Amino acid sequence: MSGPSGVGKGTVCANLRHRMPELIYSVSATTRHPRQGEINGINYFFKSREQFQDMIANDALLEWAEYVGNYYGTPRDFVDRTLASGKDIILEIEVQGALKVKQKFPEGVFIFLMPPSLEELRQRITGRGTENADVIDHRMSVAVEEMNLLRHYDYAVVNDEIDAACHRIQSIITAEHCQAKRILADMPQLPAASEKA
Ligand SMILES: Nc1nc2c(ncn2[C@@H]2O[C@H](COP(=O)(O)OP(=O)(O)O)[C@@H](O)[C@H]2O)c(=O)[nH]1
Ligand SMILES: Nc1ncnc2c1ncn2[C@@H]1O[C@H](COP(=O)(O)OP(=O)(O)O)[C@@H](O)[C@H]1O
Repeated sequence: MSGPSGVGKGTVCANLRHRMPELIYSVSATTRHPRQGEINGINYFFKSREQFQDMIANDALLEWAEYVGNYYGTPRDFVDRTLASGKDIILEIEVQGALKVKQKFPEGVFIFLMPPSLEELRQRITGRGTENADVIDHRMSVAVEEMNLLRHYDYAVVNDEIDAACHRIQSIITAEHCQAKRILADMPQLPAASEKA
């Protein structure tokens, strides 16, 4: 899942945790400083630039990107282990990273969370009170670039109202699980049997 800063990704994911407790969430590494209330290992793994560069050098990241002056990346091991256990994992990452994940996992489901308007987006980032005015301006200009990449995503969900947006995402995930090709992929014998019939 991607979406501009302040659109409500964190809020939506927190709500989805209650609706779909079976989903697993990837915890990213970042060089950004923790916001008030953020906990290392829960919200992010907070790293120095040197530590982050070591993770890159050790190929410990599935993808990484620089966003508004900081590095963000997805630890590879946790994603691999979760997928190997047959569970679904949500990555809440920005667009450059999502495009890299799409190259590696084209079967992934790519959802872009949209704001109802740019004015509302600015109000949400400002209202959150976690970034200064310069950073908000920078994030708003990146937001427009991010929305220009919407065509690479499978779904666009407008976060007008939290419950409605979460319901749409839940419907997308449920529908994806019901895709015949996914069900057939888990039943390798079935296509051959039906072809003979
Ligand atoms: N590529 C990439 N982006 C990430 C990762 N983790 C978080 N991000 C993105 O980095 C951007 C900034 O995140 P953050 O500083 O927490 O700000 P927020 O989106 O306003 O809460 C957001 O678009 C996140 O989705 C990651 O592991 N990889
Ligand atoms: N649907 C919504 N309507 C109104 N405010 C929202 C909505 N979704 C999120 N918010 C608020 O917008 C701000 C940014 O949300 P947040 O989840 O931190 O965004 P993100 O993780 O995308 O940066 C928060 O103050 C949050 O309470």
